Amino acid sequence: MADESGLRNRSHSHHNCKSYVYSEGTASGVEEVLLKQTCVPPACEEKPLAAEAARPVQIVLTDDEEHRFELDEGALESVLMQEHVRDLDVVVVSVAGAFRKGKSFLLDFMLRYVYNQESSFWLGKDNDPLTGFTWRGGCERETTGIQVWSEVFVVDKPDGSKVAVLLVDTQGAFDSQSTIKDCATVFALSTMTSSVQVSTCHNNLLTKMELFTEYGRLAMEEIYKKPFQKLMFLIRDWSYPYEHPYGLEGGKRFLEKRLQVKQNQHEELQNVRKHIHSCFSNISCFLLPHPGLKVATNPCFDGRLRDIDDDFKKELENLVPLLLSPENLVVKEIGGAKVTCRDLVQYFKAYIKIYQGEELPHPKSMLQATAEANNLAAVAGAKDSYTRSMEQVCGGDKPYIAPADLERSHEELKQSSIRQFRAVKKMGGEEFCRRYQEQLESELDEAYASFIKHNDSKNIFYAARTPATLFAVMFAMYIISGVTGFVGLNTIATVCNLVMGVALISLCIWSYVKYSGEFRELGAVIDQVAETLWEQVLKPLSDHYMEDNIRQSVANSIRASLSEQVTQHAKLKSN
Ligand SMILES: Nc1nc2c(ncn2[C@@H]2O[C@H](COP(=O)(O)OP(=O)(O)OP(=O)(O)O)[C@@H](O)[C@H]2O)c(=O)[nH]1
Ligand SMILES: [Mg+2]
Repeated sequence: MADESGLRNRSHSHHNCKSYVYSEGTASGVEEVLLKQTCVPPACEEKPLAAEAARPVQIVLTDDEEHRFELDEGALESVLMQEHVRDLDVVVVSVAGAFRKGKSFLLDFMLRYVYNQESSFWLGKDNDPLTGFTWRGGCERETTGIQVWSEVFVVDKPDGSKVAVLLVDTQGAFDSQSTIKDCATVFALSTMTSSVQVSTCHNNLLTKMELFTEYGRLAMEEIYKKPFQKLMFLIRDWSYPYEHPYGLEGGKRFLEKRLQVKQNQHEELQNVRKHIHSCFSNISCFLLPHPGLKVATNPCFDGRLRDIDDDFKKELENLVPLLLSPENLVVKEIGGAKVTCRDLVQYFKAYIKIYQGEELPHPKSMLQATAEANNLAAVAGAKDSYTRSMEQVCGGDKPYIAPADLERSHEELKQSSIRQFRAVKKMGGEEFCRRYQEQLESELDEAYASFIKHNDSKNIFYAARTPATLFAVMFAMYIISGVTGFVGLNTIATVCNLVMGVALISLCIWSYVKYSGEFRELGAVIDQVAETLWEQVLKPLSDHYMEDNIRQSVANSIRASLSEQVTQHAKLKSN
């Protein structure tokens, strides 16, 4: 599939070839053929297997007319809830910034690094086209909404822990179709959900940042920990290496200058400068040279290294490990607690909600949403451990268990699940947290109810209730119709026969449904009627009969003892 996306990239280049001046006047027919040939690269055989199946997955969709964003929960879960990663702490590396600035292009080099990390030539071969997240030349935007790479990479950190690495590509800002709010929304979503945010920009570093510094300030009041982790400003096409050299060192000096607070600056920007350091644990800046004219202007350029300037490649080799080498990976933290892939799903859901309104949300509501997602994630985690343990007790492949034992397991596991929930560090305060604890409890009870049902269905006597009821009805009707027919009450006898017929037909249908699995609704109706009959008529009747029996036997014994006393009394008297 990576090949497929590769093809897509290539086809873009084709498209460019045709629409560009080359094909019209300047290039002759032969040249055009040649150009085309160079556009179609030889198939790359040495791709790692994993790369074959992986592809970009759209998780946030945009609607250009209505300027709305929507989360594709299914797609997000298909990536983050994969069995081998969902409980790992997640590192989210996201690239955001102005459109057409090579964000997807950069991410594709990151992919190369992750896939070929062991090799010292991870940058690839000179003639391999660059594939992965779709990128292309031209002036129209390419990436919309938010995309993630379908493969979540499991990396061993030097300290022995395993983390999951998610790569995120975002829609560029300032394109012609989207509003300022659209751009800010994508940027905000990316900032809130990532642990490593690469912000590609030219010179105006600090636009859009005030939203986060204010959020950060509010969050700090509550948790005393920096709300965001790593922010890297990536300055493209840096053309003043004589002032500040390329790379991290030059970037650092450039950034220091930019973040100086001066009296004549606008107050908002002053605030951003003052607070930005307290929001991110690590802020850096990297100056990247221009990749060369072939990259920028040749419509047939498909990402081959041989077309890229050496300076650029050299800096790229420094840049990517700064973000992705195992020792530099930064796990996503929210409210001071590490976030797993499973939690991240909850955060996405919570954040997308607040960004769906007409206006950009206030930092306060961002904080509120974070606290909410924080608690929801804890609920989801706790509930998951409950369900998993209950599956061990009474899952699909386990035999029927006595209801009392099931209840005991439920009580135990419920308590440990609540303990787990309470142990997670959460934002929003005690009162807020209690609300979610209640939600957890009711969700656990709901799950328990369905476990009971499941367990009951394994009991063959329970399953026999419907046919037993129907048989009982038929038997009763048979007797009544016999008796009433005998005494001459023919109408009643006919009605009883009719009911008996209906019960018989129901029994046949029920058996067929159970056997074939078709018309299950009909089967459910019959079960329902039988259940009602059982609960309302047969059970009370039998209880009543039992009670009657008991009462009678008690009365009998009393009567017996009385009569004994009377006879003894009479005997005594006669003596
Ligand atoms: N000038 C310049 N161009 C670059 C750089 N890196 C990549 N490009 C080129 O920029 C063009 C756009 O690349 P993309 O990766 O599609 O850009 P993007 O930022 O993802 O664009 P959108 O998805 O539309 O926001 C491609 O033709 C790249 O070759 C760079 O550092 N400087
Ligand atoms: Mg892009």
